Amino acid sequence: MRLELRDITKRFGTLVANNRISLTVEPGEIHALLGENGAGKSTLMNVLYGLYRADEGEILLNDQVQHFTGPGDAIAAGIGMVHQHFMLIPVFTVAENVMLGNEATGFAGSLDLDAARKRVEEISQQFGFHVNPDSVIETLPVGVQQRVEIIKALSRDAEVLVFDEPTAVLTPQETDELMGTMRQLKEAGKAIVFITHKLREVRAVADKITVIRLGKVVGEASPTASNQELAAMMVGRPVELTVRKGPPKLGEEGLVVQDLRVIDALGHVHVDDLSFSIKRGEVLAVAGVQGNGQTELTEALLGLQTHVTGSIKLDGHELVGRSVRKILDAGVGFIPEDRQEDGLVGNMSIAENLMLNRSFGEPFVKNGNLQLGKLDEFAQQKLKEYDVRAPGISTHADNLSGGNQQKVVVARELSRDLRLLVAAQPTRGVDVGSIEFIHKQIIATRDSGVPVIVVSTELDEVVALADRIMVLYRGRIVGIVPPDTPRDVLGLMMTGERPEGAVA
Ligand SMILES: Nc1ncnc2c1ncn2[C@@H]1O[C@H](COP(=O)(O)OP(=O)(O)OP(=O)(O)O)[C@@H](O)[C@H]1O
Repeated sequence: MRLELRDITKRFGTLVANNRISLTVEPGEIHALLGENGAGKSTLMNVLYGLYRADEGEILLNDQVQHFTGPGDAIAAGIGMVHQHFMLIPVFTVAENVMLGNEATGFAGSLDLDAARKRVEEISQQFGFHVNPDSVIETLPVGVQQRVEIIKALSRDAEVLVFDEPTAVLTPQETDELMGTMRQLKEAGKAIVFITHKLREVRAVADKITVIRLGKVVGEASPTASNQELAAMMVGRPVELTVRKGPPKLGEEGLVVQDLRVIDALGHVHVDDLSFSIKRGEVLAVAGVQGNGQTELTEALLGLQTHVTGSIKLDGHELVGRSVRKILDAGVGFIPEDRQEDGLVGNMSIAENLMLNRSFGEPFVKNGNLQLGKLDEFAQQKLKEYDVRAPGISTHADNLSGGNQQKVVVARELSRDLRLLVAAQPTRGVDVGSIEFIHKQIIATRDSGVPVIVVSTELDEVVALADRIMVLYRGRIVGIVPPDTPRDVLGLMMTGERPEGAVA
């Protein structure tokens, strides 16, 4: 099916999120949509999916104008969305999820579990997905859960498939598999829209690239364009894609972790006897496939885990057993993995969000009174410095694009007086221009003499920022190695193998 978006305009108040955007995707084509944070990509896809009504413009499928009043209409017309945050019910099986997904539109025999099971098997076989219809979603790795999302869309006969930053939560191997799946779907004649910030992926699979900036199409690029060219087109200026950093000026040991163990309420061990230290002025980057204890480690550092034994000393002071409030007050900056859950309060303004995590609102609260002028001035400055694209400082965090939300969290944490920075996936969903900026800020924090721990599933990021790399596997340290360790060795370590010479 051929998709055409014609002169789509969508406004939020005075903000023009989409300004006469036109785009055509042919069957059997992967069309990448590139754009910096807040460029308007998700808004455009929400219009296509019937979640937003365009103020102007038309959606055409095989040259027929469509009038969607909600996602149900879009799905019935053959549009499928593969969301970044999966819309699956974790305790249900694959077939049950597929059956529920079809409840609204109904393929023959909807609410018929056997039919759903058969459909999963058919699709799974056609595309070599290896998905068992009776597996319970929460027991499946993230990459397989995503395949279930794709199966769900295909079971509703989707001919146009939209992938909105689909690799953000995937491991490098899962990402490669997804690229393969996208090529197969293309061979099967599907029209595919692919939204991502990762230039390597665009160049690997896209047939066509459209770049949007500030709500407008700024041009088309060829998949043979270099990363540099694509990056410059996205953000409208040359971008440094490599992190520049001098050798670390190491001070005393700032963070010393000894025999750290974190278990959950069910007794599962997530962090198993970890011992390591980070000097002042040093970045220790933690590499590993998601789910190998990284989340629990960062949460333990912040006092967010309950069953913790061992010791975490910051400048000689014990943090284990202290409250989150006390740990923040001790100067621990935290960029959490899930910004929506742990980083921001959605229905609070940017300015209010920038004030969080400070002891008694310092320095914006004096004698119990909020100094609004001071806060506003600070917020304006951060908005500008971090290039947060928003109508203003009173915009609610919920109404920011994903990348801009991340910038607000980073701006807040790095502007506090820090003695340790814990950064988990600091640039997830952030565009190349802002990655450059955030990386510079993290290095500046290190160079100011703060110990930094960065957790990232992006090997490129780990290698770029690290003074040392610590690889975790099943909650244990596989090794601590220098940043020039070859990628394939790091990849192997991420599966639990220890190369010769690695410090355990
Ligand atoms: N519901 C909303 N209300 C008000 N403004 C919104 C709303 N949704 C999006 N915006 C604004 O519209 C603009 C486009 O946002 P959109 O989410 O489409 O960007 P994006 O290109 O998908 O960015 P990212 O790469 O960061 O996800 C942004 O300035 C955003 O703040």
